[in-house]
Amino acid sequence: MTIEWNPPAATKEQLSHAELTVLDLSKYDEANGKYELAQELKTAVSKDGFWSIIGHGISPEEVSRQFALSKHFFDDYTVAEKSAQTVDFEKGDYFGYKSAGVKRVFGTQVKDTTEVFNIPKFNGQYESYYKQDFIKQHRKELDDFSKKSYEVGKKLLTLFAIILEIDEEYFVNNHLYNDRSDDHLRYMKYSIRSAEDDKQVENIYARAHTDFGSLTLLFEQRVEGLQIKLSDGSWKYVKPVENGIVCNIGDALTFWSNGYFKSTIHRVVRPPEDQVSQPRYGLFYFFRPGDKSVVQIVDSPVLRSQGLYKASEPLNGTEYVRKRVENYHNRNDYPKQANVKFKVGSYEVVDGFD
Ligand SMILES: O=C(O)CCC(=O)C(=O)O
Ligand SMILES: [Fe+2]
Repeated sequence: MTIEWNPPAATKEQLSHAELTVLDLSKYDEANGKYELAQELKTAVSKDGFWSIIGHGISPEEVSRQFALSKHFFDDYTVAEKSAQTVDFEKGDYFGYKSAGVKRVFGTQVKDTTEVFNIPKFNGQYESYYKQDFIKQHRKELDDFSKKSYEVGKKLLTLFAIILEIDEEYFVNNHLYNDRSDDHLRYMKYSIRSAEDDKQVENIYARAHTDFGSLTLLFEQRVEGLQIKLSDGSWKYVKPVENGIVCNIGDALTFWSNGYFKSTIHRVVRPPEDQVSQPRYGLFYFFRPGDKSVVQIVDSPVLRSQGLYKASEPLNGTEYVRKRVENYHNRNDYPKQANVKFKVGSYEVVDGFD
């Protein structure tokens, strides 16, 4: 069987895009490089919550190969094979496969179209999760790509600490590859849905949300549809950057920084007409605080000068993440809701946005 990837062609539609910072991460190891990068990243993390990186060291071939593997997994295996390990949202467990059509959207009869495959870290602690034959067949490549993605994010975690003028390793130490956490490499597929069905759910492919964890890496997505909500309330498309990775902050980093780092609201809408008749495959790496992570407002001179520092109750990373996943997914639908709040320890989580 050939495992191939033909990258989708760019849309010709004129979309209204957000103006996001593009960081060249190849500067990181130069003298002063990481301090310059931290300076460049500062506005992006405190305002947009999204930015892009190039020069990250993962080759276009490696990324294309992962898209090929993702397509191979979703399209060449049966649902039974893919379901050898499924996500268990009731326990807040996020690893494994979720099939399409298991949830209704916005109280309509229209079903969700997303297949998701969340692959845990290859640090020797998740052997029981690698049940799919696909993982057994391609383990070495998955392991390499997971670790390379982690190394890219690790640099960003260091930059966040530099921005806050705290111990440079602070966030890295809260996200070690060898520690247990719900970090995962994710393959995703949004299948084609009819225009009539899309209309019933207001053209929403993924409802407005903030990410649960600390940091998300979204590998180059040529099928547009991802939008972020700016502070003036407008929605703007996120432009794919050639060989780039779009990055965004998740809620946990917002808690650590008491709002200084923004977990920006985003959603996915029906792609432009010249891209809508193909499935939309996605490739991501999600960082999440884990068993040894202590989520607590960090004592930073920057936060103090902004009046954002206060003593806060420590929260265990895994405990927070599990509760969040359970709250979001453990139901039969993705409801339309705005400003629904729930509490984990002393942190208030807002779930559901317009
Ligand atoms: O598919 C995308 O472009 C974004 C997906 C997303 O926001 C998520 O899975 O958290
Ligand atoms: Fe997201």
